[in-house]
Amino acid sequence: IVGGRNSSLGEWPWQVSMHLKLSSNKHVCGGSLISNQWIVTAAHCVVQWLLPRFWSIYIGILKLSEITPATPVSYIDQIIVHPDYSGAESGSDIALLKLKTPITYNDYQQAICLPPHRDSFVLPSTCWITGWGYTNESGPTSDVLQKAEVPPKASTECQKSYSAQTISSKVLCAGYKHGQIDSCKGDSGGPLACEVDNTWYLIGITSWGQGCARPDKPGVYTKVTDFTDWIEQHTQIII
Ligand SMILES: COC(=O)Nc1ccc2c(c1)CCCCCCC[C@H](NC(=O)/C=C/c1cc(Cl)ccc1-n1cnnn1)c1nc-2c(Cl)[nH]1
Repeated sequence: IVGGRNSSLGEWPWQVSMHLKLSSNKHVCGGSLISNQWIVTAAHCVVQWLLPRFWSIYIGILKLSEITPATPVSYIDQIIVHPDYSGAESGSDIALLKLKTPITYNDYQQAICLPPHRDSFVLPSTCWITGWGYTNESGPTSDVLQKAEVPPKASTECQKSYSAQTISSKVLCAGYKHGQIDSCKGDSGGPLACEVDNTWYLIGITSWGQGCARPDKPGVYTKVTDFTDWIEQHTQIII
């Protein structure tokens, strides 16, 4: 996250850190807990490593440095990549991870709500992005989970900012005209979360952007409301 601030413990209890055994167990992507045994992340995070046993999932942590061999880890039973996924910039950048054993909710690990189905949800004026990704375009990652407030924009706004590309209608953009605050490398798969009537909803999944925090180059997020049917179909989560 560029232009963010340190989060406090338990502030974003749905945020997960996905670690890959192959690359010396380092943080690879974010994800969001949507039930006691399902995580939603970006398809681009998992497509190169589709074997569940490659992954270690950490939930309820604030600092990456607090992860030791003694830290509780969750393992994956199943990885489901959206069938329409063919590259982050083409949309449908969403995947589901089923945990081997359901986690126990506590002050540090809770699920975020899925938004009601597509048309009925009115976009709030401001939402939050979180992650351990780069704090500048050139790095490094952050040890402490970062948070930043960004205004979401409809996909039509996205298309204006990315006129050289065809932007999927199933994405949202979020960011400021002047840039300065944005997601960056290492944040993908994580949440764009919005609070409506004292309830937090997962509105977006961090996907891609042109550079980080550049003026008029907002972050592009998978629009979760367009995938709630698909999520329900695979997870038995009732929205
Ligand atoms: C200490 O551990 C680490 O440093 N880990 C570690 C740290 C970082 C990375 C890895 C490991 C590799 C993940 C590979 C799969 C994922 C590959 C793509 C992924 N993209 C993003 O996370 C976000 C992109 C992004 C998203 C929005 Cl909304 C806006 C602008 C964005 N950016 C544009 N340019 N930069 N960001 C990425 N993530 C990383 C890179 Cl390198 N690229």
